[in-house]
Amino acid sequence: MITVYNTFGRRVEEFSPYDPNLVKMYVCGPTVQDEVHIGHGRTFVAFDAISRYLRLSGFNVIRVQNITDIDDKIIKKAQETGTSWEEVADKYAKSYLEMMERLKVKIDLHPKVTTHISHIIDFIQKLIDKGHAYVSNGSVYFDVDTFPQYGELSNIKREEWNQGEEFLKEKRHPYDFALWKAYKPGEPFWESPWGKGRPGWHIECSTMSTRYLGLNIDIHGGGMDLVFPHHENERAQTEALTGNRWVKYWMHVAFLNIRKEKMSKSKGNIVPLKEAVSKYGPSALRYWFLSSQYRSTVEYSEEAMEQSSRALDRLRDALSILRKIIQEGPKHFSRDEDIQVQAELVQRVSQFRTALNNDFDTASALSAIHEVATLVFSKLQYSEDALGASIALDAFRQFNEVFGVMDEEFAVELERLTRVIDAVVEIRNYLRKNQMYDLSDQIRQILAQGGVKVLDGKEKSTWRFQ
Ligand SMILES: Nc1ncnc2c1ncn2[C@@H]1O[C@H](COP(=O)(O)OP(=O)(O)OP(=O)(O)O)[C@@H](O)[C@H]1O
Ligand SMILES: [Zn+2]
Repeated sequence: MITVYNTFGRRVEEFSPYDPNLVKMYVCGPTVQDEVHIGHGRTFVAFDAISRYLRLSGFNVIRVQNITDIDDKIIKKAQETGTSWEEVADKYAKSYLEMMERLKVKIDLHPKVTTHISHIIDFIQKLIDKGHAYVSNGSVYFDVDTFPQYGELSNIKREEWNQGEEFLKEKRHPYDFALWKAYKPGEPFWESPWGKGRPGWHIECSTMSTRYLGLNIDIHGGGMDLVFPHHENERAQTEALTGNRWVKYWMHVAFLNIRKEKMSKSKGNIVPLKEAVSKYGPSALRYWFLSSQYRSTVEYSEEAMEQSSRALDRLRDALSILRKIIQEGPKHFSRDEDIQVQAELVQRVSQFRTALNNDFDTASALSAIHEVATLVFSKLQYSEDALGASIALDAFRQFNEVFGVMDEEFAVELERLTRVIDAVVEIRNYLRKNQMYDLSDQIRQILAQGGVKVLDGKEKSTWRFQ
């Protein structure tokens, strides 16, 4: 059973998606006014590991993550640098996508705000029609008092929050927030039923997530800073419109700090992902991100990064010992001491899974894998027990499925394995051609036991992993 800490209600719950086979995930993506930094990297990689673990546990996962390509910060950056807002957004969106690719973060869809304006307008209009929003001076505001559940997610009372002094006169209550912002000279705009303007920030996520993932999503996530006001407002907009519960699990990643402060573009204390990836490599960086549980704050330092690189090397060394043992094949039957090590290894694998089942605790999962490595160095290396080595190798394979830090190592192994299976299937083709069906059947059965399915064609046979 997988358990998840739900920000909504602030408790650990059993994970059970709306559809038992499919997990729908929406993560708030970056505002592209500057280079993405390792703080973003931490949040996006954390959700990547969560998706990977859910896949390993048998779920299908689809992840949507928006790109905020129009916003006050982007307009400001364009004004400061004498370029257009489109150029600013385009440049940093490209760089962000490149980084997600380098970091092997799998995101199925990356919708941008500016290509969804008409859907956003539609969403706002429906809120107005239902009496949850009002037009004032060319802007549209959400009427917070029409959604009594407001504040339930963040535990913040509406009276404590004034969302923007600037527009106080236009709003019915200080805590109402903008869905549509009236045009100001020099700013980009789109036509709307309320005049020229542009969307507010929160409405984009409600619109794009419902458009692509439907009216219910299982996981909605982002950094801790998004709980209020962003997610509180998103929830109000969406549930006011649909009248139903929207998100099942609200998940928030703690900050990546630098010198004890949140790393942030606006604070000017960022380490760009680009720089970190080229300095340490994507694997060491992912390793470091995942070496803490996603809900604990992490402090960036070069030493911590170097330590992560060394720890990853330790796992690589263990893997290469395992490969050698397996390649050389079984040398002897399992002895008592081998059986004991095998049992210990199996226990570590189960600790690894238990840790991840427990609110995706990658830190404890990592400890379990290092204990596997310790057994490789202290026992398997000398005993050369091929069965023990296979159990350990499987532990590393599961580890890599979630952490994604040893793809290169496993790619080499897969290539070798593929060549061997190709050769066996080729020999079987020869046997079938010569009507030696007993033998060819036997080979098919043996391959099936090893997880390889042979597909017999008229002329020749092919194969695939089961
Ligand atoms: N230092 C950080 N640690 C963890 N997550 C972060 C950090 N900074 C931003 N995020 C997360 O990255 C996602 C994209 O954020 P966005 O670009 O809107 O960030 P932001 O908070 O405005 O960034 P910045 O403060 O750098 O301008 C959000 O989910 C946000 O919570
Ligand atoms: Zn959002």
